[in-house]
Amino acid sequence: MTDDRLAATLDAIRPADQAALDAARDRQARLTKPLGALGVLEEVSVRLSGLAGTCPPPDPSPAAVAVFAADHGVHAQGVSPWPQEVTAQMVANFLAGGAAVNVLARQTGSAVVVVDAGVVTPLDAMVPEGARVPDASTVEPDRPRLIDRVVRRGSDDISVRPAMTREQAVRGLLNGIEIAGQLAASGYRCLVAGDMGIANTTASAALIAAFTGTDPAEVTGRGTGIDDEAHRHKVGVVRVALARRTAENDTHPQDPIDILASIGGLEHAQIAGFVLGAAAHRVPIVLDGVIAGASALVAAALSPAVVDACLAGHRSAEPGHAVALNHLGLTPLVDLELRLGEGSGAVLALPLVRSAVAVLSEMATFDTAGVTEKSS
Ligand SMILES: O=C(O)c1ccc[n+]([C@@H]2O[C@H](COP(=O)([O-])O)[C@@H](O)[C@H]2O)c1
Ligand SMILES: Cc1cc2nc[nH]c2cc1C
Repeated sequence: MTDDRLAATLDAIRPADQAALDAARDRQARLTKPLGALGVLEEVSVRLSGLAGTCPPPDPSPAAVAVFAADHGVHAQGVSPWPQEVTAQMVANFLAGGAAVNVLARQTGSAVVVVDAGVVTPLDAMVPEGARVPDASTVEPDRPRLIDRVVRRGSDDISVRPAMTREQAVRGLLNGIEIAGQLAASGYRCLVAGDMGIANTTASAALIAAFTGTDPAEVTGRGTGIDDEAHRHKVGVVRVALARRTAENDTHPQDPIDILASIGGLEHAQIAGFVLGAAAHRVPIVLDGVIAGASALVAAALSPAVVDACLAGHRSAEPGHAVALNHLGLTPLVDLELRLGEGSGAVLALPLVRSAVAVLSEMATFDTAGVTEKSS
């Protein structure tokens, strides 16, 4: 079963435009610098040209950050040192403008939209007057907004049973697709995928292990900060979840939606849809940390060409993130040992993404500047 709207989105996703890629590479070679001297920025400008189908590509601004929030049944296994209600309390903090992502979004003139994808604690008493909006088409950089896209209030414990049904996973994907479409239609030229969900590094590790075939010990990290003993236990919980899925899903072992429904989370489903939606609308999407990385693996398994729309904002300290990025073939723009989530690392990278485009658009060529090219 694949929903028609999901099928239509997958159908709309096309790989990068080869002529625009060639034109951008050719122009990079003619700019007044040794080829490759601007390192990863050059590749970013080429990727964005391929996505836009023009060289140079448009300025990727303004940006909108969608922070997908949800809770996780696997929290009951003692995989996080933080109580579950922190997910809802941080949603309130995002809406009040006091979280790290708000500070960084203000610095870059980016809008923040918080998506309730399945937070367990009731949010109503915590939502400021006027912050709740029906959809993402009225989101503006002036103040953070909340949209309600609850598929269910919290996932089930992935070490015991599937996180959600396949139908719920599809609904999550569709929500993310719709939000990306609304932000693109509202004039946002760059999307950022962020997350909030106590215990979500456990489901992220499980997804990364499943999609990359890596052992749980290599992709499971300390999340918000657990000690050695709790970390050993967390690796064991991920192993149990993977073994349960393999035993239960043996008729469709490779189906990305089944894997997502079995060992993922509600925010992973919506972020994966958000990536698909951005790629279908050919709007660049900057991924944040390990949660967005795990979700992008789901999207890429559904449509490999989505990777051409993705940029890795940073590399998280969580070990599974590097494994996910390597599998996706993405180079992180910054590595500041961040492990916060919320979209913070991706928003930090936005000025670099704009710089990459500005360089390709505005730098002089050897011809126009009258600079002699290298002799051999
Ligand atoms: O972005 C990351 O790579 C990242 C790494 C570690 C923790 N986090 C954030 O911390 C929360 C999950 O951590 P934990 O330990 O409760 O699984 C969740 O809200 C994430 O946004 C995020
Ligand atoms: C305080 C806090 C803030 C966060 N932001 C994203 N994940 C988080 C987890 C915690 C615990």
